[in-house]
Amino acid sequence: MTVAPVSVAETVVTSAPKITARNLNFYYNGYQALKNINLDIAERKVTAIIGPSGCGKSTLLRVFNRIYSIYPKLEAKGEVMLDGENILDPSFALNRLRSKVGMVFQKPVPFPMSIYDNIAYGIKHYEKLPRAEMDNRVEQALRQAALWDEAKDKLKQNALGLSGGQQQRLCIARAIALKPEVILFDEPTSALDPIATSKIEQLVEELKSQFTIVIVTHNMQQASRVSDHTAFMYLGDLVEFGDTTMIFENPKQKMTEDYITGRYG
Ligand SMILES: Nc1ncnc2c1ncn2[C@@H]1O[C@H](COP(=O)(O)OP(=O)(O)OP(=O)(O)O)[C@@H](O)[C@H]1O
Repeated sequence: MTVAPVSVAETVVTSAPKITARNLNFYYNGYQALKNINLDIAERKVTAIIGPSGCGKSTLLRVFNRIYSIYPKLEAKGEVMLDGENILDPSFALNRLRSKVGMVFQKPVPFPMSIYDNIAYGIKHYEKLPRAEMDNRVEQALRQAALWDEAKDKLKQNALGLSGGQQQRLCIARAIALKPEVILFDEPTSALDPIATSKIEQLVEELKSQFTIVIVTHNMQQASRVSDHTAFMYLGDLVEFGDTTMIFENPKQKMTEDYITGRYG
């Protein structure tokens, strides 16, 4: 099936975008997983990426912090501008990119160390802070991730003792502690129960006042609840992109409508 790619003119971002993908193509050892993607990610908004399994959602998300770059046969072509700089350019140092663009994965993966050290570890990689300041940063990050009240009396305990939902909030705290500008969430609630999921969704809502957020999700209700803009992908193409309300209530493409109404995918 051929899909007419979405034109940039159709996109909805009116203020200066935080991230701009232009003519972005991605290849896994020659297999093209992203096809000429043009997309603007608005600053301090939540953008959801939806679409059936294998359509390229995670690949797109991962390009935004160049996770692929450790594998020699993976290649991105085109441009991904972050505040006007092309992050695909090898001269954009990975360390710098990762400090600006944090990532939260599907499965919470705390380091096998204390709750406190899980957060301090990342900070130490970038900054040398006196103890009191470090304590402060750890507390701030845990508060922002809505975990402080549950964790404050057991900061020295192993993070693996936390529940799944708490572990995911710890991973969010770990990302926040580095003071990124963008946070990427790759199906952050797919391993969580409904209560833990709703806490993460509430958190995403709160975090967007400070961070630009991109979230990949299979959960249509979640996309419609948490995002301002939604991108629908199919087989590596960006089929439709727009305000979340428009995508869910009045999509322009039949394929988008079929997907969100559960007719396929
Ligand atoms: N490491 C890899 N090597 C080769 N092909 C890959 C690799 N990772 C993904 N792909 C292929 O690239 C395409 C896009 O995969 P991707 O994981 O981005 O899709 P997705 O929409 O996130 O899927 P899902 O919803 O199932 O997680 C798929 O055809 C997949 O098989």
